[in-house]
Amino acid sequence: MDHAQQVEPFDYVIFGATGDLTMRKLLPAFYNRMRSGQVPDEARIIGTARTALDREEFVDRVREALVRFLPKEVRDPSLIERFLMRVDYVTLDGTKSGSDWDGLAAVLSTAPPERIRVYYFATAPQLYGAICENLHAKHLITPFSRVVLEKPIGTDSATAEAINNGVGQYFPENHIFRIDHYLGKETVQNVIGLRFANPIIEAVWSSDFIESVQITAAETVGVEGRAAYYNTSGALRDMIQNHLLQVLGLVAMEQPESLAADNVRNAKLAVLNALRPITGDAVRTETVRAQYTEGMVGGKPAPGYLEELGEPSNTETYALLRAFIDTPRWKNVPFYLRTAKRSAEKVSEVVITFKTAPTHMFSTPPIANCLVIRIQPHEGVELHLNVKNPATDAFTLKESVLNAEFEMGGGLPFPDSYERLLLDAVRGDPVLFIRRDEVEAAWKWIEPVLDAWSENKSPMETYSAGSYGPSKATTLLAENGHHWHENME
Ligand SMILES: NC(=O)C1=CN([C@@H]2O[C@H](COP(=O)(O)OP(=O)(O)OC[C@H]3O[C@@H](n4cnc5c(N)ncnc54)[C@H](OP(=O)(O)O)[C@@H]3O)[C@@H](O)[C@H]2O)C=CC1
Ligand SMILES: O=C1O[C@H](COP(=O)(O)O)[C@@H](O)[C@H](O)[C@H]1O
Repeated sequence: MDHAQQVEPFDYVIFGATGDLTMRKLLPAFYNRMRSGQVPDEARIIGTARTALDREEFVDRVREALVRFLPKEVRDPSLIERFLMRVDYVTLDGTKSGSDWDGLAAVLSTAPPERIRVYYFATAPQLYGAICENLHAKHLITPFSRVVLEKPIGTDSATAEAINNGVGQYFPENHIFRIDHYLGKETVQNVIGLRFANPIIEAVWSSDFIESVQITAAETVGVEGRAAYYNTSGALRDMIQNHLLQVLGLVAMEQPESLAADNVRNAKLAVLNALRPITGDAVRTETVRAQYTEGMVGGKPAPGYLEELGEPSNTETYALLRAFIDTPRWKNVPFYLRTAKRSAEKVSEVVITFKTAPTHMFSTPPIANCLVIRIQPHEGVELHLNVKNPATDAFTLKESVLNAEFEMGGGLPFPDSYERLLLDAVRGDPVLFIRRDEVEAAWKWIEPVLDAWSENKSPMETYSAGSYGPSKATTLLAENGHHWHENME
C-alpha cells in the first residue's frame, strides 16, 4: 500500500462536526492531505451535529477554523475555497431515529454505491451504539462502509465492552477503526523500524542488557477547556490506558511475523496480557498519583488544579506506574510509565537505560548507556556513550551523545498524526488502529489501580505546576537505584 498516493474517492461523515476535535484537528488534517495531493476531487466531508445550520453557515465555521488552526505557511486562500467545496452539512441528532436521516441519505445517495464511506464518531462515546443502530436502521451501512471511533472507548472494562458490543453489532471488527493518535506519530511508528531493522539494537533488547525503561508523556498545558471530561477521567484513563500502553506494546513486543495489522496487534496484545497485575498492596508501592498545585509554567503563574476546577476533586493530573512484563525477555525490567499535565516541559519520549559493565578499569566510572527515542518535540534518537575524556592524560571518561534528528525534509514540521490516520481508514489499513481485544486487555490491567485510587487506597500527592512531578515519583525510582531522565544529565 503506497501511503503517498492519492486515495480512492470517499465520503467522510463526521458525527460531532461542530465540536472542538473536528474543528481543531480533523478539518485541518483533511486540508493538509488535500494540499499534498492525496485527496481526490470527488471526495466529500459531510458534517453532522444537532446544531441547526445550513451548508453555508457550516462552511463559514470551517473556513474560520482553518484560518485559526492551520499554520500560516500552509494557508492558501484559493486552496481553502477548493477544500470548502467538498464540505457539506446535515443537521442531525445521531441518537434519534426520527431525526433527519433522510437528509443524510439524500446527500450520500448522490455518490456511486461503491463509494468508500467512513463514519467518524467525534461525539461522546456513549452515543456510538445508538448512532450505529440508526445507521443500520436507515440502511446507511454499505459493504464499503467503515467506522472510526474516537477515544475514550469506555471508562472501564464494562463500559468498553458495552461500546464495543454496540458498534460490533453493526460493523465487523475489520471495519472498526479505533483511533489512538499516538500510533499516528512518525516517531512512535519508528520504534518498529529502529528495533527490527537494526540488528545491533534488537540484539541488546532484553533484560540481559536493559536495566529499565521510562515512557513519558508530559505536557505543560492544564485541562484547558476540557475540565468536564478530564475530571471524570484523570491521567491514568486519559493517557496511560491508551497512548502509553500502545507505546509500551511497540517497545516490548516480540518481532511480529510481518507488518500486517493482525500480526502487529497480536504482538502488542501479548505484551498487554503479560503485564504483571498491580493489585492489593502493590497499588501503594508501584503507583503514584498526584494533582498539580499553583506554580510557574513557562515563566507565567499557573493556578492549581482544584482552583481551576473550583471544587474538590479526587482526579489525578499525574500518574506513574512501575510495570513489569512477565516474559523471559523482560524478566525483572521495570517499565516506568508516567504522564503529567502542567509539567516543566512538553515531552514524550522513551528512555532505555542499559546495564553498566560489572567491573571497569577507568579512573572514573562509566555512565550507563542510554537510548532516548524522542517522540516529540525534537523528534529523533540519542545514544549516550562513554568516551575517553581528551582533557586529561589519565584515562577518565566523559559522556558523549550521538544525536540523530529526524526531519521531514524542506524544513517542514512532521504532519499531525490525524492526517495519516484519517486516510488510513479510507485505505482500509487498520495497522495503526487498536483492535478490540487490545482495548479490553488495557482496561483489565489498569482497572485494579483505578479502583484502588477511587477508594483512596493510595495517597493523592501534589506537585507544583511547572515541576517534573511529586517527590514520591523520584523516590519510587530511587528504590531501584534509578533516576528520571531529566535528572540524568
Ligand atoms: N477535543 C480533543 O482534543 C479530543 C477529543 N477526543 C474525543 O473526541 C470526541 C469529541 O470531542 P470534542 O470535539 O472535544 O467534544 P465537543 O463537546 O467539542 O463536541 C461534541 C460534538 O458532538 C456533537 N453532538 C453531541 N451530541 C450529539 C448527538 N446526539 N448527535 C449528533 N451530534 C452530537 C456536538 O454538537 P451538537 O451539540 O451541535 O450536537 C459536537 O459537535 C470525544 O469522544 C472526545 O473524548 C479525543 C481526543 C482529543
Ligand atoms: O489524547 C490526549 O492526548 C493529548 C496529548 O496529545 P499530544 O499528541 O499533544 O501528546 C492530551 O492533551 C489529552 O488530554 C488527551 O486526551
